[in-house]
Amino acid sequence: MHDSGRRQFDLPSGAGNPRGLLIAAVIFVCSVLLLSTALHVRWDKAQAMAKSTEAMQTLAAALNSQAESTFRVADTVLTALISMHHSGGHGEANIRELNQVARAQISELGELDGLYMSDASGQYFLATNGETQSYNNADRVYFQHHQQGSGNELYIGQPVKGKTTGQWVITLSKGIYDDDGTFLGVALATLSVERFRTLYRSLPLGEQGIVVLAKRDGTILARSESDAQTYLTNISQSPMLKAINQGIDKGSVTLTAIVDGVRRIYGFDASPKYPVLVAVAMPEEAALAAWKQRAWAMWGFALAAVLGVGIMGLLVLRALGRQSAMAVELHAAHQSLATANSTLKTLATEDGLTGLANRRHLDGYLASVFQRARSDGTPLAFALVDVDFFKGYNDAYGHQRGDQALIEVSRAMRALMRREGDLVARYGGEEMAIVMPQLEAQPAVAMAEQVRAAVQRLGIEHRQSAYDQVTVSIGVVAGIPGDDFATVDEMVAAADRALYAAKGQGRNRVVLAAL
Ligand SMILES: Nc1nc2c(ncn2[C@@H]2O[C@H](COP(=O)(O)OP(=O)(O)OP(=O)(O)O)[C@@H](O)[C@H]2O)c(=O)[nH]1
Repeated sequence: MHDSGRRQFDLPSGAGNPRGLLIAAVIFVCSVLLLSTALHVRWDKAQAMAKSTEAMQTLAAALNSQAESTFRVADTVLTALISMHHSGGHGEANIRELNQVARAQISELGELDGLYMSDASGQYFLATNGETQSYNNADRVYFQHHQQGSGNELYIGQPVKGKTTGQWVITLSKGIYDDDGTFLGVALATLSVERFRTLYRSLPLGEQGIVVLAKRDGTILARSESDAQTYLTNISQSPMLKAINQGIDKGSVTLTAIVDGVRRIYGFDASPKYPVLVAVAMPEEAALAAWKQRAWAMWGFALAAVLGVGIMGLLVLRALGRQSAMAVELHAAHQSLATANSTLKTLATEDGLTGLANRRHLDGYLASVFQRARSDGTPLAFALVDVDFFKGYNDAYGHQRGDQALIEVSRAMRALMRREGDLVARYGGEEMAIVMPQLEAQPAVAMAEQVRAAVQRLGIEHRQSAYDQVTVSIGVVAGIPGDDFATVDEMVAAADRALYAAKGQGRNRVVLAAL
């Protein structure tokens, strides 16, 4: 009972402070949760960025290939027209045929907006849109480019507002030269900027997405978001153009635009055949929108888990606290029970007035020493001590003084008991008993005599006594249990008879029982 109580009480502070361990474990689990979430969210962001970057690059490559094939068509048609002009000459019939072929090409090839040919003065002699006589393109940059001698190369010029259509067009031109290289004019194909814009705007890049078709020198040819100003803008200073001009034909870069302050992921791809490139960009925010949602969900989950672990930790802490309080209470209860037990034990074995062993204890003790002495064959002595004329004492001095006298007599008796095993008990009323194991008659009588003398020495006044003071009469019995007396009762009766004899002989004396 005592042990288990002790174990329970030790539990909260035992095993290296479980509260501290629990708090450390909760902090550890929460930290791991938060850290792993942070790492996962970071990794997920990097993945999202990588995916978008790859998508931008792929899209740029596809759009570049689309632009390149359009330019190739124009290149081929212009080469064919120049060849026809070269072989058929500038006669009226050939010019008419050239016009017919050109118109047929335009209606067949959706990519081209118009086809034109002008002579060395810039005067049109072929135009699929409008009247040839009305226009002259000698003022155009591309005209002057070919006039200065450009060989067979296709020249991609700056977008211009078409003289025949009034629409913004990309000009693709080739110079017309005779066999000795004399400049004869220019063959021109125009591409509708709007056609590119429509395609670029159809791509799912969001409101702030950008697609740009530009020349390597930074001239913008077409742009998803465009106004007239766009075509006068030059992007040669952009990091992309710089990279391309350093020989990096494709790649990606994340930039914050100076114009609108939007951070975008750019993918770019430069054509190996023509001096053009396509750049595609989407705002970083759009690229990371899905990731952001996932990140919120992940953080939400992590925080909920942290909260859950925290609450569980608190509950366990409270339970531990309760257990600890219960253990303390249990311990206190156990202590008071132990105290009560020992008090009870004392009460059960002690006489309340004199503090001597009580009758109950005497009976048990006597039975056990009697038994042991009988089996060991050792002697046992027993004495009955009775206060003389005690009734008279009570009558003369009152019951309380009588009690006091009993207490003093008891104290004097107990003071004489120095042998281990000797027991002084209150036999009943004013009668006491002494158990003296392993003592023979003579020393037992001597001990009884010491008791009698000690009581007398107390000198307690007793006017009703023949001795004028409190005295005791003692009946002593001693012998081998089993041999000299068969039972405890026999032994006690012998002592009682001796006491009776002592009384009869005048009191204040010791009488040894005859066996
Ligand atoms: N004050 C007090 N008196 C007690 C106690 N126990 C017994 N007595 C009294 O002790 C007295 C015993 O009286 P008796 O048995 O007549 O014997 P006695 O007067 O001592 O006479 P003898 O034994 O013949 O000398 C009674 O008056 C009891 O009331 C006690 O605990 N306190």
